Amino acid sequence: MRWGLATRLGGVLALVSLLMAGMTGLYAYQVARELLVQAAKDELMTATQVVARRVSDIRQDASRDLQLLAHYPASLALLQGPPAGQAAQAEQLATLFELLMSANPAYFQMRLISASSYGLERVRVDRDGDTLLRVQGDDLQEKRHYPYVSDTLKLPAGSTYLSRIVINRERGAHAGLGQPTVQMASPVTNAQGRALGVIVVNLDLKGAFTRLAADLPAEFQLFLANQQGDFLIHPDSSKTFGFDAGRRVLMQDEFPATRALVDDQVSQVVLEANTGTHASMPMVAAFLSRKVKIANGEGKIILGLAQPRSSVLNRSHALGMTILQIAGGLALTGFALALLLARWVTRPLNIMSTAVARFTPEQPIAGLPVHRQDELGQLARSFDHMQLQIRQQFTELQANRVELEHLARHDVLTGLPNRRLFMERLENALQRAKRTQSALAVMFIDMDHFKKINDNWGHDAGDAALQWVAQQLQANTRKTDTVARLGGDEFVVLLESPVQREQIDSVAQKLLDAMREPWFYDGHLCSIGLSMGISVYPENGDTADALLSSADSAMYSIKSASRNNFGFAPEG
Ligand SMILES: Nc1nc2c(ncn2[C@@H]2O[C@H](COP(=O)(O)OP(=O)(O)OP(=O)(O)O)[C@@H](O)[C@H]2O)c(=O)[nH]1
Repeated sequence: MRWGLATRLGGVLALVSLLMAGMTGLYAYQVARELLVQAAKDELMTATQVVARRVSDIRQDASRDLQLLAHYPASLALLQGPPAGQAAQAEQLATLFELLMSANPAYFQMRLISASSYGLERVRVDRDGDTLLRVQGDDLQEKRHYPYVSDTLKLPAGSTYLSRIVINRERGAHAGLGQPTVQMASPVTNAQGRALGVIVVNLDLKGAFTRLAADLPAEFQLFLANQQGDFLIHPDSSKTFGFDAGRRVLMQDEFPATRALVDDQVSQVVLEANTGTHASMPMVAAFLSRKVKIANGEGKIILGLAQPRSSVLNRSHALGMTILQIAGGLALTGFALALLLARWVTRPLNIMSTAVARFTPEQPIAGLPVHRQDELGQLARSFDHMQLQIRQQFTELQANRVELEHLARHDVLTGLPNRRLFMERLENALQRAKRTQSALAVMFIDMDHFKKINDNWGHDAGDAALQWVAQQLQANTRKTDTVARLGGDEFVVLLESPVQREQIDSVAQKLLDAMREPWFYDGHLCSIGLSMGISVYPENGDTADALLSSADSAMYSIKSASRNNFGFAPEG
């Protein structure tokens, strides 16, 4: 297979464009993926901040409700007097509890607990499944020993107690039993500022976070940890409240980057988890810590949202396909452009190549792009110039060849055919004569006393005499006859188809007569005589050499006998 310049150039350019488009596409794809992951981290952090704000809102709402209830007249009335005869106030407060719990699904339980009677629950409403349950009579329990009661009673009016996040293990807690919860409480004080009891709200932590998570995209996972990093909420519930079961399941073990949060070095962190349990499914996550005032000091919760990296990068697949299509399109465009460019470059080259291949001196190269102003135009002009020179030289060579050919067959001095051409013509004439059974005659002519002319008037006079004799011989023979100079002062005449010997005589005589015409050289009259020997085919031989030799012999016979005369070779 022959790879043309266009194919190779097109191939190289297409490869380069494919490589460049591919590399650009790959780079864009990788950058896009990194941007997507970064955007996901930012989005997760924003969502985590929103969740943290909503958690804070829930706490503040509960705090407001507690203040409202602590100042509700029925609350104080219930705590000041004996239980008997307070059914109406209890009913009022319970109804209020129920209204608030209906409005706020995060409330597990609401209670009014007396400071006296070992912290006896005076009014209590529990959430039990989908219903609200009023707990009364003997089911009311003494709670004085719980910190949310004892500690709250020590607080000034208007304060709110916030417990640590714990698993609710209080007996008969209905829906809240065994669930992570936070107790919030406010003291109910009399006019003297003495706390007579507390209003307590148990917050359903898991439910609250489940509702918060419901507003987030499905692939988001929610994490909550305490200030030590113990998981309180985790998609895998077996990892929560490990300390409650005598083991620690720590956030910083699963997400090492969150150690900085536990150690209070930073307040928020975004991370990628791809080791340990996340080795098979790497995650992108955002965590933040929030300080909260809790009983006995300050605490901290750590909130986090995570999503699988694959779900983030899913979006990049479509982008990848688009980039692939763009890269493919660019590569194809590059290929097409490369082919066009290659054709644009090689077309004039092909035109020139074809034109040059067809070049002959007779047919000049046409269609060369000589008007182009680029390198190809320069090349075309060089070709054009070259062909001009070649044609000139060829014409000269041709002329030289014609001249050489003429010289090879003609006598330079007289312009007559030389011995070589004469012999060729004699051979041809013989063949024709043999075919047509016709006759021919060869006249061998030698000038008489030619040497004297040279000797008397010089070599130029001899040359002029030779030329004059040649003219006279030609002038007195037919065009079809051949007059040649064999050399020196020897001439031959070939007479084709002489019908009879008389006709040959007549020509011979005519030639002798022609020599009698006066010829002057340098003002001197010179007389020239000829001795002629004549051979005839077929009588004197059937070859050129034989006929010439016979004629030569006949000429010598004449020369020795008489000169300025002619005679026929004897028939042999
Ligand atoms: N000027 C001139 N002389 C030539 C040329 N070729 C031969 N010759 C001379 O021609 C002469 C030929 O002499 P010959 O034919 O032997 O003698 P001739 O004087 O003709 O005597 P005969 O033939 O016996 O009559 C010589 O002197 C040659 O030098 C030529 O081309 N030019």
